[in-house]
Parts: sequence; C-alpha cells; structure tokens
Amino acid sequence: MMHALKPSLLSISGLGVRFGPTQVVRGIDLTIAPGESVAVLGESGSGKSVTGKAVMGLINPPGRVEGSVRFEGEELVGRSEADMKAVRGPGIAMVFQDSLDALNPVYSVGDQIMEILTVRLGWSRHQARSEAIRLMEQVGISQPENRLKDYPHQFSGGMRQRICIAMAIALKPKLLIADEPTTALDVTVQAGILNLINRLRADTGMALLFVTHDLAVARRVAHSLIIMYAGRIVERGTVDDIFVRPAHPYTRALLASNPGSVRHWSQLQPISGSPPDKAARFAGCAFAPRCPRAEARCTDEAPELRRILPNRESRCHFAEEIAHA
Ligand SMILES: Nc1ncnc2c1ncn2[C@@H]1O[C@H](COP(=O)(O)OP(=O)(O)OP(=O)(O)O)[C@@H](O)[C@H]1O
Repeated sequence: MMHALKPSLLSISGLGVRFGPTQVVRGIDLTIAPGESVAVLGESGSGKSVTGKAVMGLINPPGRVEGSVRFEGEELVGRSEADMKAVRGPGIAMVFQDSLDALNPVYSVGDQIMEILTVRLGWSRHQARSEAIRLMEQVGISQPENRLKDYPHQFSGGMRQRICIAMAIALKPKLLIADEPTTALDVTVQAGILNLINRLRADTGMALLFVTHDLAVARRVAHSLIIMYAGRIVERGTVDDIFVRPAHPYTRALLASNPGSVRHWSQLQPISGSPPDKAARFAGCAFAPRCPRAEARCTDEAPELRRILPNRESRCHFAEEIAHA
C-alpha cells in the first residue's frame, strides 16, 4: 500500500507461465518502484526463476507467458526479441547463479565488458577500456588494469560473479534482476557480493528484484518480500511483516525450518511432505496438503469436510484471503 503513491518502475499483473499443459506460474501481481528492492522467496521449483525470466522476455517456446508486465509504462509481454534486446541492458539487466555459464571462456573479461560498450553504445575501444576498468573497480576487483586480459577461469567464483555484475550494470539498468547470485558461493564470499549489490543499488538508484530460496539472504537485500509456493504468491509484506508477523502457514513453516531464524538447532522444524506435482491443479491453497492449519480446520472445525471434499487443498482458501487482503 505504501508504494501506491510512488510511480512504479515495474508493474506485473496476472502473470502466468505455462510449458505445454503445465502452468508453472500463475496470477503473479507485483510492482517495484524506482530504487526499491524486492526479494522473491520460495523453495526450489516454486517458480521464482521463471517469473524473473518472464520479465526479461527469456521464456522461449514452447513456454508461454500470459498476463501483463509493464516496464516504465510499456507492455513487455508479446514484444519481439529485437524490442526486448533493446530493453535488456539499459532497462532491465539480469545476473544469474552460475557465472561460469554467463561468461564466455574464450574471451578475456576485459573484452567481454568492453564489447557491451562498443556494440551497444558505439564507443571506441579506448573509451570502452577506461570504462571497463572503472566498472571492475566499482565491483571490487583490485588492480583492474592488470586483469583486463585475464580469462574467466583465472578468477575465483566470487570474482567471476563480480565481473558478471559489472557487465550487468555496464549500461546503467533501472532494474537489476538477480537470480540466486550467491547460491554457488561460500558464506564469506556471499556476504561480500550481497554488500556489493546493496551498495550499487544505493549508489546508482537502480531497483532490485532478488530471487532466492534463502531467508537470511533475502533479509539482507530486500525492503519487501514476496513468498511463492507452487507457482503462486502466498504472502507479501515488508521484511518486518514477514519475519515478525508471518501470516500464511507456509511462511511460518519456512521460518521455522530456517537455521537463521531459530535460537537453537533443536527448534528447527522441517516442512513435512514435498511441494505438489507441477501438473496438479488447485481450487484453493496449494500448501494445504502440508499445512497444519488446514489439518486443524479439517479435523477440529469441520470434520465432515473430510468426507465431502476428498482433496484437502480445496478446503483451505487461506492463501487467497491473504494474497488479496
Ligand atoms: N523450460 C522449461 N520447460 C518446462 N518446465 C520448466 C522449464 N523451466 C522451468 N520449468 C518448471 O517450472 C517450475 C518452476 O521452475 P523455477 O526454475 O522457476 O523454480 P525456482 O523456484 O526458481 O526453483 P530453483 O531455485 O530450483 O531454480 C519447475 O517445476 C520447473 O521444472
């Protein structure tokens, strides 16, 4: 509600993604204001990456995107690849989990950064070289002028991720989508990358959509959180709302199962069961089959429902109540 007064940079409504008959993401509504940082949180397979890719126009056939993604007021869904290429870079940029996949092993990192500037902005190699050095410095690579000619394999994982971030911000995007950018890194390196992303966001004013399965990471980078389960948003709120007053049973279960949010390991409570099969269809909340609240409702409040409605998920509409509150 707080953000309704600010003009939104990104406005997603009714976003759905399907691969053939399988709907993997549905009904996503989300706005991001300039400079705002939103984390999308959820277990593996909940649809976080697919959502980020849909925003970037990276869902390829046979995948299909439904709904609306507006960036600076312009509709992106249904735009041609040529149009999307123009948006990617100066508009929206993306950093992925695996920097080894994102970098070309046969070109030096300097050439890869410089190419963005020469091809996209028409700069001379000389201009591009000094900007590449500045970018490498900005992302914390020491003595960058000596490292321009080095190849990706000559850098550590954390340093490669810094180079990917330098490439992503080279065209000064207004929105950075970071998809698990620290998951492949060890904890101390991870902290350095998160600090870097926070600092860049503060310095440049770019907005951030940060995809992660890690609550502690989300807490470090985000103003607000979106919790996804089985392709849908089940809860959203500020970092305090979610950590202090989680409302949805799935969010509570996620917090109780996270080592960073309990005092002692003995308090950890794994979420029993596993996420639903992606081909499953739900009338109500997809978490109901694993949900203690749905169980309580069913056994205590309305035992007769068990007989009438054999599919437990169709009995709990708590997710919709919260998502639309
Ligand atoms: N190209 C594709 N074709 C078919 N199904 C796909 C494709 N890409 C993703 N999916 C499916 O979409 C669902 C959501 O995937 P997604 O990668 O968004 O999950 P995630 O929440 O980001 O999880 P993870 O953290 O493991 O990446 C998964 O069930 C996945 O198998």
